[in-house]
Amino acid sequence: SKRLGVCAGEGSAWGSARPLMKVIEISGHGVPWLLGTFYGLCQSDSSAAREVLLNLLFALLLDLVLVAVVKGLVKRPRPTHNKMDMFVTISVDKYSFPSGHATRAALVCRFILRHLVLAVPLRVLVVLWALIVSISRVMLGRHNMTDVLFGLLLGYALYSVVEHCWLSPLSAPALFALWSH
Ligand SMILES: CC(C)=CCC/C(C)=C/COP(=O)(O)O
Repeated sequence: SKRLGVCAGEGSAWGSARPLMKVIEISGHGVPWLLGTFYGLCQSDSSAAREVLLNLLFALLLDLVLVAVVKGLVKRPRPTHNKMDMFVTISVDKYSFPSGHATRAALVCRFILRHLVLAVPLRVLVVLWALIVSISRVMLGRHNMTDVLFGLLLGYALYSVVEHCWLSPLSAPALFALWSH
């Protein structure tokens, strides 16, 4: 993984691509996803959209908690060549296993493909985005390959849990009453 960390610093082989990699990093960060979903939830006036967004919010929160628990249990340090200059982190983010960006990318990718009606080119773009976010974790030197691979698997599996526990006005009426205008 150290050899693949080609954007780990400005002086690295692909150091000039580091700013772009950091933009990609933010596109998979929890804060914009949580704020964007919450904003969409407050703005939406269709009950179908509210149901999807509420479940996306639930999925994102579940993902944050699960990744924090696994990071806290495994306590694998980040690669030594990583520069800890990430946008908004919490205490367990000093640990590396699994990659939270990779779990979120896989989870959000499956969620979007299942719940948004998109043309094929856009569906391909969503998958590419998830792959690029994941690969960029190793290129930035944030993670080892195994952190990212396990993260992708965890995010993929977590989506199935979210689908299984799907929140609806019937299963969680109080939650939906909060958001009905
Ligand atoms: C503070 C919030 C809401 C989210 C933290 C997002 C974050 C920094 C995750 C770490 O990702 P990696 O494990 O891929 O580095």
